[in-house]
Amino acid sequence: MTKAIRVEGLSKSFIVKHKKPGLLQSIKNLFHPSLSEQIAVHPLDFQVEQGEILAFLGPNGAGKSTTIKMLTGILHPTRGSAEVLGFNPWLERQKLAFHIGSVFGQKSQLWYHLPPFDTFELMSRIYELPRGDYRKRRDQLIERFDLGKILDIPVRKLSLGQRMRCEIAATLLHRPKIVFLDEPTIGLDVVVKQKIRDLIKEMNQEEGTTLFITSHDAGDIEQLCKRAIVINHGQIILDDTVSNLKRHFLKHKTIHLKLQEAPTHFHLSGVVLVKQKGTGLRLSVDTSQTSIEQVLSHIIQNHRLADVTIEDPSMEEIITHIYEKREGG
Ligand SMILES: Nc1ncnc2c1ncn2[C@@H]1O[C@H](COP(=O)(O)OP(=O)(O)OP(=O)(O)O)[C@@H](O)[C@H]1O
Repeated sequence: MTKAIRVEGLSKSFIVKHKKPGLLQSIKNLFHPSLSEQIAVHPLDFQVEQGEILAFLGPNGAGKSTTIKMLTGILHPTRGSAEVLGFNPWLERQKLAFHIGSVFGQKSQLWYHLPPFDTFELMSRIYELPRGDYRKRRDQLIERFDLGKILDIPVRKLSLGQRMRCEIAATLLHRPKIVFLDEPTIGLDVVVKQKIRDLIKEMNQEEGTTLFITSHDAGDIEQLCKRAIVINHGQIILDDTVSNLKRHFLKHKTIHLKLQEAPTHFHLSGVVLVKQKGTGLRLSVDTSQTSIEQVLSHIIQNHRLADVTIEDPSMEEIITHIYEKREGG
């Protein structure tokens, strides 16, 4: 079976112009520009199976977008090769476009002043979909994504969650075999996030769509993906199953508590009291020892709770732990 994505030695450098401040420097720069090479992506090697859901992770500036741009044919690499569904993305970009889709949480592909219905019509023309097939697919997606009541409202008037449902539906109109999702749940509240994750999961299970997901949200990764590639400074530092990632690097969660009275002491195994200021407490929980549920029920039984928030480790913390574990063998 052909791989969905095959990447060998793929790298990208940018030539960056530097300019010192001042008019004289601007004129000098015009004739003798000061240039340097910036390596955004070092040679990468990886493969993605058809139907796989891959988390492609890394902190800001790690090289995720640059890699996606090369895989979708927007950027030519400096070196190396890639095959996406058997196509060379940058040499066969147009052909590839008929088989892939992309969703950017921070950038809409819907026409801002038009209702989603009109964008769907335009997309059907762009992808040259036969009218009968298009109508059938459109109606199926309208039902699945529950878009009936928002189809004729201009996109600018939709909530972020409504817009994301339309974005994903629009991407699926031409039945892409691979979908690149860049921060699909960014800015959404907990309930809408869950809805979007469920829809993404269904898209994979029912249509076998290969998904390439970047996200800073550990919940997206835990709930959606089986495998994760972590990159930092343009290099792969981890390629492993999400269950291993969870076991080794996502096991610490932070709980912020506001109690009604300041506690005199706090003790629970697997939980470290990181900071206490009056009635406010910050706890670090090792979820391999104690579940969040156990911690919360202990708190409710022994204290009067005013407020609680639970935080996943940041991408930066995960990266630090990966390096620490590597150095420790
Ligand atoms: N057009 C460009 N010209 C010069 N440098 C660039 C260009 N695009 C990206 N870079 C640099 O390449 C590196 C990788 O950037 P990239 O946008 O791929 O990171 P990212 O992992 O997607 O980050 P983020 O999570 O912030 O989107 C960064 O140092 C960035 O400054």
